[in-house]
Amino acid sequence: HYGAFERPNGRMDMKVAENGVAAMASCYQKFDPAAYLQYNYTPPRADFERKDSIVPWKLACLHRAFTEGDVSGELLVDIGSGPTLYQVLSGCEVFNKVLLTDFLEVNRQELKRWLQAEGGSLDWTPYLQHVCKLEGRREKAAKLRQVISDILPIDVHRPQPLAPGALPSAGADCLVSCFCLESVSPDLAAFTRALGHIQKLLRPNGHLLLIGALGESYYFGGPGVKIPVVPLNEAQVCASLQQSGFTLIRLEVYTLPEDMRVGVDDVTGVFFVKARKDYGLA
Ligand SMILES: C[S@@+](CC[C@H](N)C(=O)[O-])C[C@H]1O[C@@H](n2cnc3c(N)ncnc32)[C@H](O)[C@@H]1O
Ligand SMILES: O=[N+]([O-])c1ccc2c(c1)CN[C@@H](CO)C2
Repeated sequence: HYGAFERPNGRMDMKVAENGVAAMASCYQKFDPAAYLQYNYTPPRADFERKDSIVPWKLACLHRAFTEGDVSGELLVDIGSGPTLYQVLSGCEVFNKVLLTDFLEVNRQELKRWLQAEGGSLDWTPYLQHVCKLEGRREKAAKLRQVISDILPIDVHRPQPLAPGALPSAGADCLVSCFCLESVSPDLAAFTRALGHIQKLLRPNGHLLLIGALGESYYFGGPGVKIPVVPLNEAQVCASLQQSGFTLIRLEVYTLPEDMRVGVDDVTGVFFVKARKDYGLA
């Protein structure tokens, strides 16, 4: 009747917890950035002509969150960027320094290739154009390349996910993280711990913009690369945020229409959270 690795005295058996995290890490050795982009960032899931496509919904949530006036500062950090850039397209106009991060070298390389204008596995032009239209701008690529100052290794299961000195002592002014924590954690407890680890990267009163999967138990990170996911519901997301020292500002949910279920995962919905690191009470 104890949790998976709880002991009578409540002390968590770190060994079992670490095994779960190690198992996830080995799954990711086979992650294929090009396939992942193909599965999730091309039509129908990324169809800018469709009102009910997932990617335009995510971009609209991020655009509103970054531009409604309460988010500001110097440094924006994207947690678990993967091979994608969409998550900082609005933020790059609000912050003058953006750090991208990922666990895998193959993803960091994919991002570097785009930054150095050496092409990449996906053409981000339609994304840049879509967000420019939302913002009434004509140009974004140059700005994006100018503000992205580094692409760093990260492990959200470590109490200190980034290398020492990666962030200023005050922390980041804003964090964004999309489809990372639930996709890299062996269970809900690990998901909540990881949320606590990234909370510490944020300055007091800094904002977190979190996008994630609801009701998802697996996804394909490449042909035959089936990666387990912690199936979350809205209540669990809210509880984990609260347990990790965040104050919820807004939660929005997108439910996938049938034709967005294309066989690359069993996700049923997507959540968008805007939250704030608890006001420093002491
Ligand atoms: C589902 S992908 C999300 C990518 C991207 N943020 C997006 O919105 O599509 C999950 C990402 O988490 C990264 N990852 C895996 N293990 C991790 C860990 N322990 N800490 C941080 N990121 C990790 C993977 O390399 C992968 O890029
Ligand atoms: O539709 N989308 O925009 C989209 C983008 C990325 C991901 C999903 C859906 C669902 N699976 C997660 C991995 O757990 C990754």
